[in-house]
Amino acid sequence: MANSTIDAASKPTITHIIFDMDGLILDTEKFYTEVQEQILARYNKTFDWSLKAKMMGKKAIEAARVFVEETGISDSLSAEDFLIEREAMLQSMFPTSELMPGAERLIKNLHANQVPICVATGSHKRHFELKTQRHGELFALMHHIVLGDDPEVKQGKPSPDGFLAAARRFEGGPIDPKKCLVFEDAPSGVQAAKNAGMSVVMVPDPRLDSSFHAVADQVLKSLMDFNPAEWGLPPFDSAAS
Ligand SMILES: O=P(O)(O)OC[C@H](O)CO
Ligand SMILES: [Mg+2]
Repeated sequence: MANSTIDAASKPTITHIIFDMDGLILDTEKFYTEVQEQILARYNKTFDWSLKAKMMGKKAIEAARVFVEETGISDSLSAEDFLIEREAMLQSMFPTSELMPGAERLIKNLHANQVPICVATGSHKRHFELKTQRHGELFALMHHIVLGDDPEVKQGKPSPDGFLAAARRFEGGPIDPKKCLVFEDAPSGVQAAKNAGMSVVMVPDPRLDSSFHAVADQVLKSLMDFNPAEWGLPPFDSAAS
């Protein structure tokens, strides 16, 4: 059940943390939204958050298929051509990516307290590099990074592939999924974490329908609201700063 606070006694012991990237560490979902709004406007259609919810977190080609099919434009624009067009617009936006509130504080605190952390994103390598250009120091704190085009990620979220690959690659892995806590913003990502047998804190965009909150173990408005003690994790302290 999704709660803003959590009963510490009812939770598994968490030893490892897996972060989603887009919309969770980085404020990049807005770029996809903006570009998709522009493309749909050409067809006199509106991009809304029910469609956004179906696309976010997925691998690029999987999200592209959803986009052209759900909007009924697949006869005019193929998923492949949509991606080519979207790509040209996103290229210049990604290097300006900014951190989501609370992401840096949480990542630095976990790292400073020797809690193993990693990233599992639907983003492929080229996009990952553009998005993280200004944030190399923070991402260097990750033990490893699983990308959407990783050979072990056969299917994108909600498949558990990315999160299970992430659990395998920690020191001493594979780590028991029950000991892993995932941070996610997207419905597909939250479902992927549950499909992997992991606990998940959801930090959704406020425009996302609240019916998507139910699958998560905890729902927060911002990473700033995360209380590590509720998950048996080290409190925010001087070690991080
Ligand atoms: O949210 P992520 O990091 O899995 O990325 C997924 C896509 O690249 C954007 O929705
Ligand atoms: Mg995301």
